[in-house]
Amino acid sequence: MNYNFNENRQFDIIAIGRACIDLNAVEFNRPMEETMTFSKYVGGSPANIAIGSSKLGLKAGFIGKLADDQHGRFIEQYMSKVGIDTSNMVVDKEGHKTGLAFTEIKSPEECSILMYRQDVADLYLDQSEVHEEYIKKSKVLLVSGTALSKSPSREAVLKSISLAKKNDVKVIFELDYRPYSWNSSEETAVYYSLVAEQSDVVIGTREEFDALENRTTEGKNEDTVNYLFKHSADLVVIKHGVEGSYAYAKSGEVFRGLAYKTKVLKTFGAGDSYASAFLFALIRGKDIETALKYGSASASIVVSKHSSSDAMPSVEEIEGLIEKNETISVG
Ligand SMILES: Nc1ncnc2c1ncn2[C@@H]1O[C@H](COP(=O)(O)OP(=O)(O)O)[C@@H](O)[C@H]1O
Ligand SMILES: O=C(O)C[C@@H](O)[C@H](O)C(=O)COP(=O)(O)O
Repeated sequence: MNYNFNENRQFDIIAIGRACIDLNAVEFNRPMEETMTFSKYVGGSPANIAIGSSKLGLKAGFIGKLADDQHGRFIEQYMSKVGIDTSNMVVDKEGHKTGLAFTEIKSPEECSILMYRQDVADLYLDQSEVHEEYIKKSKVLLVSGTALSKSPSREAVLKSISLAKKNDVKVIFELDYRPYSWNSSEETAVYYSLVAEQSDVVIGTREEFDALENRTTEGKNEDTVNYLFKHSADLVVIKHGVEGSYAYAKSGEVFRGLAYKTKVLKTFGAGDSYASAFLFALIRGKDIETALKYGSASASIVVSKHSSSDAMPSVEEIEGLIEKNETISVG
């Protein structure tokens, strides 16, 4: 089954939200207390997705706010270098700083992220900095959940969604739930359900959908999709880590994507690489089942490498892995 987009657009995908810095432990397999060196990469879920899509050959743009400093300029230069249109990335003039994510790789299974996100520039994106003329040039608007956690970024994202809907741009909501960004789980559920109900495609892990539904116990995928299909969504992707992922179409079809065997270095970066390759395949006209394979293969490559953004694979690497067909059967 294929998914249709408005073909007549300059951009395949425009992402909105944070573009930040990842500082990944160079000495891995040890706690961060003992880590002395970190490598710098561009990070932030929507930036990673835009980078992954652009490296695969999609025409990507980005709407966001950068700090007026060395980090902000590094991010803009890197994104531009990988082919992303940065014309709608505005520079903060009020002294807000770039968000930082220090990553700890204690073991391939035990990874964590220590985020510095107090008063970060990306959450100061203002609704006046979101332009209809730009959004209407794209097939897809990719919205990241964390950008809804604080005003004025929240209103900027809500405006981008209504402009997308007005101009027949598909709204794709990547839940990207980071609990510490929010005041409470109740607040998260309010904004997540508001946006999920307006989105065409919703992508997240089972735990992230539980946050959307404000559940403390694990929900059932069938209940989640039944609820979303009462609104705008016609495709819902629910990820289950190494057990793979499911795509539910409103027509009633269900597709499963299995994870591919790999030598895991760290677990983060899986979700963003998955989203970028899944969307690449879908936009390039592959069927949903094949798009799940692209997402899973891309994730399996990125978890074997050191970064989330710079490690985003090429089409050839992804297709090579799919060809080998070494899937993981758990669950
Ligand atoms: N250890 C792993 N080995 C291979 N692939 C993995 C592994 N963990 C996750 N993946 C792939 O990445 C996808 C997304 O991972 P998941 O952990 O569910 O999302 P997130 O990174 O957003 O939390 C999975 O559906 C799977 O295909
Ligand atoms: O999203 C962030 O701000 C941090 C990311 O850049 C980081 O690389 C990461 O955590 C990605 O993890 P994922 O959500 O599992 O793809």
